[in-house]
Amino acid sequence: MQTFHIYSESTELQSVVIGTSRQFRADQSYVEYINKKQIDTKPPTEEVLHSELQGFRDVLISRGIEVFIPTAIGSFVPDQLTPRDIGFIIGDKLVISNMSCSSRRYEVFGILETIKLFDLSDKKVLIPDADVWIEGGDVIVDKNCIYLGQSNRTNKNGLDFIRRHFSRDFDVFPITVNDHANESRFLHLDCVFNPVGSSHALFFRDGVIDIPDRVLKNYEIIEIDEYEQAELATNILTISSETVIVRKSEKLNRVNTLLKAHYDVIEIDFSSVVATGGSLRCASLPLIRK
Ligand SMILES: NC(=[NH2+])NCCC[C@H](N)C(=O)O
Repeated sequence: MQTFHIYSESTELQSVVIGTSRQFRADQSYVEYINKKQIDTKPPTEEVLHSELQGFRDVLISRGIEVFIPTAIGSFVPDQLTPRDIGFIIGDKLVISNMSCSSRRYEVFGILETIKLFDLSDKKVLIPDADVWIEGGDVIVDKNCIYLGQSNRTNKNGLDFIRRHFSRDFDVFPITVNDHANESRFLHLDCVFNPVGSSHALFFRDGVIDIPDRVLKNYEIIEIDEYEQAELATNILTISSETVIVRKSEKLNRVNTLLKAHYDVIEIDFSSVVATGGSLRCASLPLIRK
Protein backbone atom coordinates (compact mmCIF):
# COMPACT_ATOMS: atom_id res chain seq x y z
CA MET A 1 0.00 0.00 0.00
CA GLN A 2 1.33 3.45 -0.90
CA THR A 3 1.89 6.25 1.59
CA PHE A 4 1.32 9.96 0.96
CA HIS A 5 4.65 11.75 0.73
CA ILE A 6 5.01 15.48 0.10
CA TYR A 7 7.97 17.39 1.49
CA SER A 8 8.74 19.53 -1.51
CA GLU A 9 7.27 21.42 -4.42
CA SER A 10 9.95 20.24 -6.84
CA THR A 11 11.17 16.72 -6.16
CA GLU A 12 10.14 14.05 -8.64
CA LEU A 13 6.35 13.77 -8.88
CA GLN A 14 5.21 10.15 -8.70
CA SER A 15 1.47 10.21 -8.08
CA VAL A 16 -1.11 12.94 -8.63
CA VAL A 17 -4.83 13.65 -8.95
CA ILE A 18 -5.77 15.99 -11.79
CA GLY A 19 -9.04 17.76 -12.56
CA THR A 20 -11.92 16.43 -14.58
CA SER A 21 -14.26 18.32 -16.90
CA ARG A 22 -17.04 15.75 -16.61
CA GLN A 23 -20.37 17.43 -15.82
CA PHE A 24 -18.73 20.86 -15.92
CA ARG A 25 -21.61 23.28 -15.33
CA ALA A 26 -24.01 20.54 -16.34
CA ASP A 27 -26.84 22.27 -14.51
CA GLN A 28 -26.71 26.09 -14.58
CA SER A 29 -28.78 26.39 -11.45
CA TYR A 30 -25.84 25.15 -9.36
CA VAL A 31 -23.20 27.44 -10.86
CA GLU A 32 -21.69 29.76 -8.26
CA TYR A 33 -19.58 32.79 -9.26
CA ILE A 34 -16.60 32.65 -6.95
CA ASN A 35 -13.75 34.43 -8.67
CA LYS A 36 -13.09 37.39 -10.90
CA LYS A 37 -11.76 35.45 -13.87
CA GLN A 38 -14.89 33.37 -13.98
CA ILE A 39 -17.07 36.49 -13.84
CA ASP A 40 -15.12 38.27 -16.60
CA THR A 41 -14.71 35.36 -19.03
CA LYS A 42 -17.07 33.39 -21.21
CA PRO A 43 -17.27 29.86 -19.78
CA PRO A 44 -15.41 27.24 -21.81
CA THR A 45 -17.14 24.15 -23.14
CA GLU A 46 -16.74 20.73 -21.60
CA GLU A 47 -15.18 19.46 -24.86
CA VAL A 48 -12.32 21.92 -24.93
CA LEU A 49 -11.69 21.50 -21.19
CA HIS A 50 -11.61 17.75 -21.72
CA SER A 51 -9.04 17.99 -24.46
CA GLU A 52 -6.77 20.24 -22.35
CA LEU A 53 -6.99 17.91 -19.37
CA GLN A 54 -6.27 14.91 -21.61
CA GLY A 55 -3.17 16.72 -22.87
CA PHE A 56 -2.08 17.35 -19.27
CA ARG A 57 -2.71 13.71 -18.37
CA ASP A 58 -0.79 12.43 -21.39
CA VAL A 59 2.29 14.48 -20.51
CA LEU A 60 2.24 13.25 -16.90
CA ILE A 61 1.80 9.62 -17.94
CA SER A 62 4.56 9.90 -20.54
CA ARG A 63 6.86 10.90 -17.67
CA GLY A 64 5.95 7.78 -15.70
CA ILE A 65 3.68 9.60 -13.22
CA GLU A 66 0.62 7.81 -11.84
CA VAL A 67 -2.48 9.90 -12.59
CA PHE A 68 -5.85 9.67 -10.83
CA ILE A 69 -9.02 11.35 -12.17
CA PRO A 70 -11.85 12.21 -9.75
CA THR A 71 -15.20 10.55 -10.27
CA ALA A 72 -17.95 12.93 -11.36
CA ILE A 73 -20.14 13.49 -8.33
CA GLY A 74 -23.33 14.93 -9.74
CA SER A 75 -24.52 18.11 -11.37
CA PHE A 76 -24.87 19.84 -8.00
CA VAL A 77 -21.06 20.15 -8.07
CA PRO A 78 -20.55 22.33 -11.15
CA ASP A 79 -16.74 22.34 -11.39
CA GLN A 80 -14.20 19.63 -10.59
CA LEU A 81 -11.34 21.14 -12.57
CA THR A 82 -9.11 22.17 -9.65
CA PRO A 83 -8.60 19.39 -7.09
CA ARG A 84 -5.59 21.23 -5.59
CA ASP A 85 -7.83 23.03 -3.16
CA ILE A 86 -10.06 20.26 -1.81
CA GLY A 87 -7.36 18.56 0.22
CA PHE A 88 -3.58 18.62 0.49
CA ILE A 89 -0.71 16.49 1.65
CA ILE A 90 1.91 17.65 4.11
CA GLY A 91 4.53 15.01 4.90
CA ASP A 92 2.58 11.75 5.12
CA LYS A 93 -0.72 13.36 6.17
CA LEU A 94 -3.75 14.28 4.10
CA VAL A 95 -5.73 17.27 5.30
CA ILE A 96 -9.29 17.44 3.98
CA SER A 97 -10.19 21.06 3.31
CA ASN A 98 -13.26 22.90 4.53
CA MET A 99 -14.21 24.80 1.39
CA SER A 100 -15.46 28.33 1.84
CA CYS A 101 -17.63 28.24 -1.31
CA SER A 102 -20.66 26.01 -1.03
CA SER A 103 -20.49 24.81 -4.65
CA ARG A 104 -17.10 23.25 -3.87
CA ARG A 105 -18.00 21.72 -0.53
CA TYR A 106 -18.75 18.21 -1.79
CA GLU A 107 -16.05 18.09 -4.45
CA VAL A 108 -13.82 15.96 -2.24
CA PHE A 109 -16.24 13.04 -2.66
CA GLY A 110 -14.75 12.65 -6.14
CA ILE A 111 -11.39 11.54 -4.74
CA LEU A 112 -12.50 9.28 -1.90
CA GLU A 113 -11.87 6.10 -3.91
CA THR A 114 -8.34 7.32 -4.63
CA ILE A 115 -7.70 8.23 -0.99
CA LYS A 116 -8.73 4.74 0.10
CA LEU A 117 -5.92 3.22 -1.97
CA PHE A 118 -3.40 4.81 0.41
CA ASP A 119 -2.25 3.89 3.90
CA LEU A 120 -4.56 5.85 6.20
CA SER A 121 -3.48 4.23 9.47
CA ASP A 122 -2.20 6.19 12.48
CA LYS A 123 -4.34 9.22 11.80
CA LYS A 124 -2.89 10.08 8.44
CA VAL A 125 -6.09 11.89 7.51
CA LEU A 126 -6.74 15.13 9.37
CA ILE A 127 -10.19 16.69 9.38
CA PRO A 128 -10.16 20.28 10.63
CA ASP A 129 -13.01 21.73 12.69
CA ALA A 130 -15.71 23.63 10.81
CA ASP A 131 -14.31 27.10 11.59
CA VAL A 132 -10.89 26.17 10.18
CA TRP A 133 -10.58 27.17 6.54
CA ILE A 134 -7.60 26.11 4.47
CA GLU A 135 -7.53 25.43 0.74
CA GLY A 136 -4.63 23.66 -0.94
CA GLY A 137 -3.92 26.62 -3.22
CA ASP A 138 -2.76 28.45 -0.11
CA VAL A 139 -0.43 25.65 1.01
CA ILE A 140 3.12 25.40 -0.32
CA VAL A 141 5.46 22.85 1.27
CA ASP A 142 9.11 23.21 0.27
CA LYS A 143 12.64 23.19 1.69
CA ASN A 144 11.50 22.37 5.27
CA CYS A 145 8.98 25.23 5.20
CA ILE A 146 5.25 25.58 4.87
CA TYR A 147 4.16 28.86 3.29
CA LEU A 148 0.51 29.39 4.12
CA GLY A 149 -1.53 31.98 2.26
CA GLN A 150 -3.91 34.04 4.37
CA SER A 151 -6.64 34.75 1.86
CA ASN A 152 -10.40 34.82 1.41
CA ARG A 153 -10.21 31.03 1.40
CA THR A 154 -7.74 30.36 4.25
CA ASN A 155 -8.22 32.02 7.61
CA LYS A 156 -6.28 32.57 10.83
CA ASN A 157 -7.79 29.40 12.32
CA GLY A 158 -6.27 27.61 9.34
CA LEU A 159 -2.87 29.01 10.25
CA ASP A 160 -3.30 27.92 13.88
CA PHE A 161 -4.27 24.45 12.68
CA ILE A 162 -1.19 24.14 10.44
CA ARG A 163 1.07 25.36 13.25
CA ARG A 164 -0.47 22.96 15.73
CA HIS A 165 -0.05 19.93 13.52
CA PHE A 166 3.08 20.62 11.56
CA SER A 167 5.39 23.08 13.29
CA ARG A 168 7.38 20.25 14.85
CA ASP A 169 8.61 19.21 11.40
CA PHE A 170 8.35 22.42 9.35
CA ASP A 171 8.90 26.16 9.77
CA VAL A 172 5.52 27.73 9.12
CA PHE A 173 5.30 31.15 7.44
CA PRO A 174 2.00 32.92 6.86
CA ILE A 175 1.86 35.11 3.74
CA THR A 176 -1.07 37.50 3.50
CA VAL A 177 -2.56 37.62 0.02
CA ASN A 178 -3.35 41.20 -0.95
CA ASP A 179 -7.04 41.25 -1.69
CA HIS A 180 -7.66 44.85 -0.63
CA ALA A 181 -10.44 45.40 -3.15
CA ASN A 182 -12.04 42.20 -1.92
CA GLU A 183 -12.86 41.10 -5.43
CA SER A 184 -11.28 37.62 -5.34
CA ARG A 185 -8.71 38.61 -7.92
CA PHE A 186 -5.87 36.75 -6.20
CA LEU A 187 -7.68 33.66 -5.05
CA HIS A 188 -4.89 31.76 -3.40
CA LEU A 189 -1.20 32.13 -2.60
CA ASP A 190 -0.31 30.01 -5.65
CA CYS A 191 -1.86 32.68 -7.90
CA VAL A 192 0.85 35.15 -6.82
CA PHE A 193 3.75 33.03 -5.59
CA ASN A 194 5.02 29.59 -6.50
CA PRO A 195 8.40 27.85 -6.36
CA VAL A 196 9.63 26.56 -9.75
CA GLY A 197 12.05 23.71 -10.19
CA SER A 198 14.77 23.39 -7.61
CA SER A 199 15.78 26.97 -6.97
CA HIS A 200 13.49 29.61 -8.45
CA ALA A 201 10.13 31.08 -7.54
CA LEU A 202 7.63 33.02 -9.63
CA PHE A 203 6.35 35.96 -7.68
CA PHE A 204 3.95 38.87 -8.19
CA ARG A 205 5.04 41.26 -5.44
CA ASP A 206 1.87 43.34 -5.26
CA GLY A 207 -0.06 40.16 -4.65
CA VAL A 208 1.11 39.87 -1.05
CA ILE A 209 1.29 42.20 1.92
CA ASP A 210 4.50 40.82 3.33
CA ILE A 211 7.14 38.38 2.18
CA PRO A 212 9.12 36.28 4.67
CA ASP A 213 12.92 36.65 4.47
CA ARG A 214 13.09 32.89 4.10
CA VAL A 215 11.42 33.13 0.69
CA LEU A 216 14.07 35.55 -0.50
CA LYS A 217 16.79 33.35 0.98
CA ASN A 218 15.44 30.09 -0.48
CA TYR A 219 14.70 31.19 -4.04
CA GLU A 220 15.98 33.16 -6.92
CA ILE A 221 12.91 35.27 -7.66
CA ILE A 222 11.44 35.62 -11.13
CA GLU A 223 9.17 38.67 -10.92
CA ILE A 224 5.96 38.64 -12.88
CA ASP A 225 3.85 41.67 -13.72
CA GLU A 226 0.17 42.40 -13.22
CA TYR A 227 -0.77 41.30 -16.72
CA GLU A 228 1.07 38.00 -16.37
CA GLN A 229 -0.46 37.45 -12.94
CA ALA A 230 -3.92 37.80 -14.46
CA GLU A 231 -2.90 35.00 -16.85
CA LEU A 232 -1.98 32.94 -13.78
CA ALA A 233 1.70 32.86 -14.75
CA THR A 234 2.76 31.64 -11.30
CA ASN A 235 0.46 28.66 -11.48
CA ILE A 236 2.75 26.11 -13.10
CA LEU A 237 3.49 22.53 -12.06
CA THR A 238 7.01 21.35 -11.30
CA ILE A 239 7.36 17.61 -11.94
CA SER A 240 11.05 17.22 -11.08
CA SER A 241 13.88 19.49 -10.02
CA GLU A 242 14.68 20.04 -13.73
CA THR A 243 11.27 19.86 -15.39
CA VAL A 244 8.20 22.09 -15.26
CA ILE A 245 4.86 22.06 -17.06
CA VAL A 246 3.60 25.51 -18.10
CA ARG A 247 0.79 26.92 -20.19
CA LYS A 248 1.52 27.60 -23.83
CA SER A 249 0.38 31.14 -24.52
CA GLU A 250 1.75 34.20 -26.26
CA LYS A 251 0.81 36.16 -23.16
CA LEU A 252 3.27 34.08 -21.16
CA ASN A 253 6.15 34.12 -23.66
CA ARG A 254 8.38 36.33 -21.52
CA VAL A 255 8.03 34.16 -18.41
CA ASN A 256 8.28 30.88 -20.32
CA THR A 257 11.44 32.05 -22.07
CA LEU A 258 13.01 32.96 -18.71
CA LEU A 259 12.13 29.54 -17.34
CA LYS A 260 13.65 27.82 -20.38
CA ALA A 261 17.02 29.26 -19.46
CA HIS A 262 17.03 27.08 -16.32
CA TYR A 263 14.63 24.20 -16.82
CA ASP A 264 13.24 21.69 -19.24
CA VAL A 265 9.91 23.41 -19.96
CA ILE A 266 6.92 21.48 -21.30
CA GLU A 267 4.30 23.84 -22.76
CA ILE A 268 0.71 22.67 -23.04
CA ASP A 269 -2.61 24.26 -24.01
CA PHE A 270 -4.56 25.14 -20.88
CA SER A 271 -6.31 28.44 -21.60
CA SER A 272 -9.83 27.13 -21.10
CA VAL A 273 -9.11 25.86 -17.63
CA VAL A 274 -7.54 29.25 -16.85
CA ALA A 275 -10.82 30.92 -17.84
CA THR A 276 -12.37 29.27 -14.77
CA GLY A 277 -9.80 30.77 -12.39
CA GLY A 278 -7.20 28.00 -12.10
CA SER A 279 -4.17 26.80 -14.02
CA LEU A 280 -1.79 23.84 -13.84
CA ARG A 281 -1.01 23.91 -10.14
CA CYS A 282 -4.69 24.27 -9.26
CA ALA A 283 -5.60 21.42 -11.60
CA SER A 284 -3.27 18.99 -9.83
CA LEU A 285 -3.16 17.52 -6.33
CA PRO A 286 0.19 15.77 -5.79
CA LEU A 287 0.01 12.69 -3.56
CA ILE A 288 3.60 11.44 -3.73
CA ARG A 289 6.83 13.17 -4.57
CA LYS A 290 10.13 11.35 -4.17
N1 LIG B 1 -5.26 26.70 -6.24
C1 LIG B 1 -5.94 27.55 -6.95
N2 LIG B 1 -5.44 28.72 -7.23
N3 LIG B 1 -7.19 27.20 -7.33
C2 LIG B 1 -8.02 27.95 -8.19
C3 LIG B 1 -9.43 27.53 -8.01
C4 LIG B 1 -10.37 28.03 -9.05
C5 LIG B 1 -11.78 27.68 -8.74
N4 LIG B 1 -12.66 27.88 -9.82
C6 LIG B 1 -12.25 28.50 -7.52
O1 LIG B 1 -12.59 29.64 -7.68
O2 LIG B 1 -12.24 28.03 -6.43
